[in-house]
Amino acid sequence: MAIPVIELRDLTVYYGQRRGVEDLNLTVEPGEVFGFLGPNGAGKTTTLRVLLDIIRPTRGQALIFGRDCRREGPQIRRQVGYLPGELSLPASLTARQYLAMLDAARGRVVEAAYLARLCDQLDLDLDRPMRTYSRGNKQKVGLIAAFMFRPQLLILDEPTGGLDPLVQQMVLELVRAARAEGRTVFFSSHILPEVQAVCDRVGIIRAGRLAAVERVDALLQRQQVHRLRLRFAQPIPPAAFALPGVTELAHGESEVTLEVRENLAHVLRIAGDLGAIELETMPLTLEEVFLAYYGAQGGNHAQPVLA
Ligand SMILES: Nc1ncnc2c1ncn2[C@@H]1O[C@H](COP(=O)(O)OP(=O)(O)OP(=O)(O)O)[C@@H](O)[C@H]1O
Repeated sequence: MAIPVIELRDLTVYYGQRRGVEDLNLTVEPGEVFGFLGPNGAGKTTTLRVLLDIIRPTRGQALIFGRDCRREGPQIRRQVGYLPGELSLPASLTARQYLAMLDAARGRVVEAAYLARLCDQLDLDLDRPMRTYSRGNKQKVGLIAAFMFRPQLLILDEPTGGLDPLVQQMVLELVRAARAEGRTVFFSSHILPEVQAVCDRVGIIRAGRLAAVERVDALLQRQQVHRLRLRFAQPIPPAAFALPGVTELAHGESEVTLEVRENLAHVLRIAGDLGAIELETMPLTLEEVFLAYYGAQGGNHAQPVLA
């Protein structure tokens, strides 16, 4: 088996008494796009910083390409494109000067044509001092700095934060393109739809612990809630679908929208008996599927995972 691109082994970080992350175990395989999801304060940035050897584990270990991040930080960082959550850019330089400086530090490996394409895709003018940039433009510089070396691994901390929806889509395109070239992408986000759009797998972190790791397609298939809209040729009785596990979301004279957690066969039988003339199933988003599944597990998962 190929060496995992990322491996976390019982990774634990404490900031003094404060919990950063606890006992994270996770493997990311080559070529995967892995979404690291969780609400604010869950521990995403902490994990990413350990991977980049910006902070050190209290206990446990993080490995990239099979190498310990703590022992081989500088060598590993040369093969990783990193977009930090909080960028600090030299205000007096233009983006072009800044990117050239980063390139020089790595021995001038950036292809001019690729760099030009990235700037074009993200619609960024490189020739202004960065102090004049909006937050979104600064984020674009960070993204270009992460992608321009075409690294084998991209670690992106909330890459679409601060960007308008059109540019957010561009970023997701960049992630897809990286995957198409066989690169691995590990990105943190608290936005489920964007994870749903580009990720192969998703890890959910909550209060410093990994609550779940799932394939996105499997999670969507393991849908336990169905949303149905039924239309009838004639008016239907008000409580026709009053069954355990069935919630009426809307009830018109001859139309009803239901959320069905149990008794699906029973619902369909009633619909048949009442002479349904149309059945529409309405897809749930990953967020709804996720919350329906983990919300029903009780204990640790009883609360919605994403605030
Ligand atoms: N430098 C620090 N000193 C003390 N506590 C910290 C520090 N950095 C993070 N923490 C704490 O560690 C926990 C995890 O924070 P972290 O920033 O990793 O979460 P996050 O999931 O990235 O959240 P966000 O989406 O807000 O960036 C939080 O309780 C936070 O307060």
